[in-house]
Amino acid sequence: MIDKVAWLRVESGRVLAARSHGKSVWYLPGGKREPGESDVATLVREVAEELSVTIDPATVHHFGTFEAPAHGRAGVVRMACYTAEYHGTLAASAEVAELAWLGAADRDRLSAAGALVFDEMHRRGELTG
Ligand SMILES: Nc1nc2c([nH]c(=O)n2[C@H]2C[C@H](O)[C@@H](COP(=O)(O)OP(=O)(O)OP(=O)(O)O)O2)c(=O)[nH]1
Repeated sequence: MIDKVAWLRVESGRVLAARSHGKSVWYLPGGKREPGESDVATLVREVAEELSVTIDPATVHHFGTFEAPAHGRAGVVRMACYTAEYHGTLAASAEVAELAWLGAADRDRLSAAGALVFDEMHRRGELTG
């Protein structure tokens, strides 16, 4: 089981997604927990590394935890997804090729885990386009 924490950032009904160099699938920003690291600490660290912004830890809320086949490797990814406010200006760091705001129609461009998150958001009526 790959243990990941992801940031679910929704603005105007669209979700912030990232794409890695050389890949066509879109991910929710986030990454793997380090030994003993809390979800919030993982989220703050990974989002700073990938998107160059600072998550406000006081605003972190659990949206849901989703399990799906991991993209591009054997095994299952368990992704704990959190909403949170941030400060700074969103910018892809060197490890990210591209950022985009994706809507409902983009569901199948996401990893399997990301698509499950989109389905849940759609169910809650929080996704447009
Ligand atoms: N962040 C993120 N990872 C995802 C998503 N969907 C999905 O299958 N994964 C999978 C892809 C990989 O099979 C697995 C591990 O990611 P990775 O290969 O990028 O991990 P990494 O070693 O680079 O470490 P890290 O930067 O994520 O901490 O997580 C998603 O929506 N967001």
